Amino acid sequence: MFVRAITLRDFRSWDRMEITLDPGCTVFVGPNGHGKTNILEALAYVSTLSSHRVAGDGPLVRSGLAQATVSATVVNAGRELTVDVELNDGKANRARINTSPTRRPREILGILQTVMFAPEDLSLVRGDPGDRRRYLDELVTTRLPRMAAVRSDYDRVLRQRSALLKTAGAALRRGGNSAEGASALTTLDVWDGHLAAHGAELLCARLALVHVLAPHIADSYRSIAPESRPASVRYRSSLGEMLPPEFLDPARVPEPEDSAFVEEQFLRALAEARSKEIDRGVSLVGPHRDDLELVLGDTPAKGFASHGESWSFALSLRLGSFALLRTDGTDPVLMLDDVFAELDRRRRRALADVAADAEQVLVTAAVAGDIPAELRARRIGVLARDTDGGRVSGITDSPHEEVDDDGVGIDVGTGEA
Ligand SMILES: Nc1ncnc2c1ncn2[C@@H]1O[C@H](COP(=O)(O)OP(=O)(O)OP(=O)(O)O)[C@@H](O)[C@H]1O
Repeated sequence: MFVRAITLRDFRSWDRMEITLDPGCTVFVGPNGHGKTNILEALAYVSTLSSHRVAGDGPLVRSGLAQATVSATVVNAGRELTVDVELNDGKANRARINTSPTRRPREILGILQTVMFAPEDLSLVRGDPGDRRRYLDELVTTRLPRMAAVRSDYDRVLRQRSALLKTAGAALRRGGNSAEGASALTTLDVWDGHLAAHGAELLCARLALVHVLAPHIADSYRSIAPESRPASVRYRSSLGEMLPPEFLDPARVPEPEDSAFVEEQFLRALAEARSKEIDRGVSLVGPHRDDLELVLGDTPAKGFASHGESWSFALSLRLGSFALLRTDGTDPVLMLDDVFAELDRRRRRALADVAADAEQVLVTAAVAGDIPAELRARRIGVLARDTDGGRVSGITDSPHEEVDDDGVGIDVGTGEA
């Protein structure tokens, strides 16, 4: 698939922007902080309804304004769809597909599939489990858009159950056998049932993903860092011993009846954890406490991998996603945000090989010289200017001017290389 056109209104540093894009490689070139990443972030938002840089939508709306819009026209196997997303500060966001309003923004998920590799991805290896859970869940949702509803139901039940754990704890501390305490426990039973039902579905979707994704990650790592120890991934579940170890083995083929079994085990784990959960007032068991373990040889990557190995692993996670989505039948749009400067020659080449073969690649760079020669296709210059309303990004006319590390302008030629 490829993005044929993108329009931004009041998104981050862009007030109005409209460009058409082609399949193949497009490089956005411009000085640091002038708005290149904001373009990729806008497309990633249409793809995942979230940003890779911030948790909430607030910072995505141009400072001082209440609404931003992003429109993308996506061509997939000859079929064209235009998606509009309206981000509203303090109000619900809205979306349209070919100008028809959707009931919920999440109905647009799956229309634009993207895989973005960005400097922030180092946190996939070095950061908290939450970063890796998000990596898995976004890929689960890209492949199975209906899982967005399961994720949202799970999060809602989790919030309500965690609030209930706090009130139940307080009621039980006031009088262990009181009617109030008994009622809190009965209500908790009901929420346990909901948590286990949605949680089992989410957990099984993640396990099924890891089963098909793990070989692609291992292959990608091998091609990027053939001299290094082999990379592998393994899911770690907070259900602990309730799940037989082979269940978490990436090689195990998932079965249709897994979900019912996991739900049963989930309920048992919740029963076992209940007094601890009430004491602490938090939900201790479920997919929100799980992790994707990244392993090099026999050693966990987190805390042990070198800087170069960590970059290779992060890149393999993204290239693994790209390869998997491709086997599903569609090339996702590959977005590479300012990453070539971070990579050594071999990793640059491995990434360039994948990118050169992708249907559409969108790249950002402060210095065009950082982009491998085979990817230097169309260049679009990005330059911000200071206005009374603050800094505003704009597309520059060709020939594009590039600013090197010392702030010196260098002519980098016209649009087509
Ligand atoms: N909500 C917002 N409103 C207005 N401007 C914003 C907003 N959010 C970010 N910006 C501005 O956007 C600019 C950063 O844009 P972006 O991250 O796209 O830069 P970049 O060109 O990719 O830089 P680099 O090469 O350093 O990655 C900054 O000037 C920042 O102040």
